[in-house]
Amino acid sequence: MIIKGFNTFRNRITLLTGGLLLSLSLVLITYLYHVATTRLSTASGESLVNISQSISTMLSANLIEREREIILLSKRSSLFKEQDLSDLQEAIDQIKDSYKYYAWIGFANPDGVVLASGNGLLKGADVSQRPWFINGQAGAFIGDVHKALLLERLLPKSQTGTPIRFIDFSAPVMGEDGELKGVVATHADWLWVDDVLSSAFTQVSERKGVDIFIIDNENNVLYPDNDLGDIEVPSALPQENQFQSLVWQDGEDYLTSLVAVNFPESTNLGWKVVVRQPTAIAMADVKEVHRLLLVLGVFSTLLCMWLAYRFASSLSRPLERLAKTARNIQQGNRNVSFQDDSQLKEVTSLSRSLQEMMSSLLDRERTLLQLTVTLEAKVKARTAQLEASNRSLEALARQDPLTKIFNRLALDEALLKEYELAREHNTEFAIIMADADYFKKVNDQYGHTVGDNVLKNIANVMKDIVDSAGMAARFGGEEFTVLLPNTQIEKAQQVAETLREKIASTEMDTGLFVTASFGVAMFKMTDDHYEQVLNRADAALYKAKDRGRNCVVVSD
Ligand SMILES: Nc1nc2c(ncn2[C@@H]2O[C@H](COP(=O)(O)OP(=O)(O)OP(=O)(O)O)[C@@H](O)[C@H]2O)c(=O)[nH]1
Repeated sequence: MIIKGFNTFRNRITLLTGGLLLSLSLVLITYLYHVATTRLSTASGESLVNISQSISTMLSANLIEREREIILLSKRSSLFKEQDLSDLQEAIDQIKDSYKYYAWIGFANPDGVVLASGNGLLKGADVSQRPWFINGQAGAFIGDVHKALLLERLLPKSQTGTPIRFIDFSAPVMGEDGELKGVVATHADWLWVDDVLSSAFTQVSERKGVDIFIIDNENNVLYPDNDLGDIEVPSALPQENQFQSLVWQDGEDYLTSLVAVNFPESTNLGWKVVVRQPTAIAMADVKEVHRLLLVLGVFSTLLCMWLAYRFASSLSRPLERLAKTARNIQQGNRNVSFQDDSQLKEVTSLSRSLQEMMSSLLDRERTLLQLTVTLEAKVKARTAQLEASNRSLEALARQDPLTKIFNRLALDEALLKEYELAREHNTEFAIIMADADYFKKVNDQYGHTVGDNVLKNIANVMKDIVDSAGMAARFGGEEFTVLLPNTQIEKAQQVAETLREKIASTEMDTGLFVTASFGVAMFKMTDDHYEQVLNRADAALYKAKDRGRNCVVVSD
């Protein structure tokens, strides 16, 4: 089934070209969507990796620096004499003053007894069981983060109230003879990590929702302090220098990166810097690009359809113009022509063909019109001729050929009409029957031609006398009839007398006079047929003959 409105050239071209353009733009937009999504996601993840790497680098540099300081102190300590520890004490004080996060610096002899320390803290204390002393005898050592034990009571409380934690750096002090003279150590306050990270935080402060964690080799959170013990990192963390989207303890999805901290060669504590950012924020740029692509998609759709419509219109408009012209011509408008201004060769050709066809058809139409007019005129003239012929034929059919007055047929028709009129409207009419007297003798004596002339003259007399008062007709042979409508008996008798006198006094042929006898009868309402009136008039005529002729007898 064809959808209504789809079966136009313009709409089909629009849908076809629009569909093609739209498909192309959708493919392009889908490609851009995937490329943008991949690249922006990668960029967000790599940005987190970069932050992790920069923090890792700073931490690593700081650890190396602290280790270098303790090694330098150990070398310098080898010069002191056990009897005089003033040089060592001076060196310890200098180092402690050089770095504010050194909570404690001290020197313990091979027995683990503290001989010298900053501010004299723990002087004389036995540290032989502390990991930094045990490990520090063999070489440079970095001890993992731990709570303060002996120093907890000796140092001022932290402002945040969290327990003081240290990271230990220690190194052996060797004499010139290669014998162990003791171990030097520093306890750096873990707060130094805040200092290390502050610069990194400054850089990432614009990145909303970014959290930084430092975890040990068992994935315990070392930093931040405030969240110690509260936050756990996901068990499946990204690979080294990688990022991935992970669901954390709070059920939120975070883009998470992981970078290992480079430790000095002496000790690798296996720390890692983990940076996370809520995926919703990290992917905000991606969403923005998606929104832009959506707008671009809508815009390109509208543009494609508009371009397609313009293209389809440019194709269909010339055809629609031709169709409109054809409709105009069909409706009778002859003052139009098929325009020939299209740039399409096929349309131009069609337009010319239609124009030529129209000219040819109009020529034929004009010819046909002229023929029709001529034919109509001929038919009209012929019809008029026929009507005239019919009229004269009708007249001839009702005319007596000899006397040229009405014949029996005309008399019968007139009588019938008058009879019906009289019956319907109670009117009167009279009939006069006339018959030439001794007419056989005329024929016999003068010949038929004279006889005919006599009959013609009698007819003329009757026609002249009756005139408009009625109708004179030849009844047959030498017998005549007069019909007098609306005439009373007296008047009818008077007309009969006038006729008798005029006939008798008229010279019918040279020296020839004839007479005629008359019978007069009136219509009666009791008559069933007009012939009854004729019969009565005829009967009266016979009476006139019997009475000697040349007289008028009126019927009862
Ligand atoms: N010349 C001529 N004669 C006719 C015509 N029609 C009839 N006749 C003649 O009219 C005559 C009529 O004669 P009849 O019927 O005997 O009557 P009549 O001689 O007139 O005698 P009455 O009527 O008794 O007076 C006949 O001789 C007919 O031949 C006609 O058209 N022309």
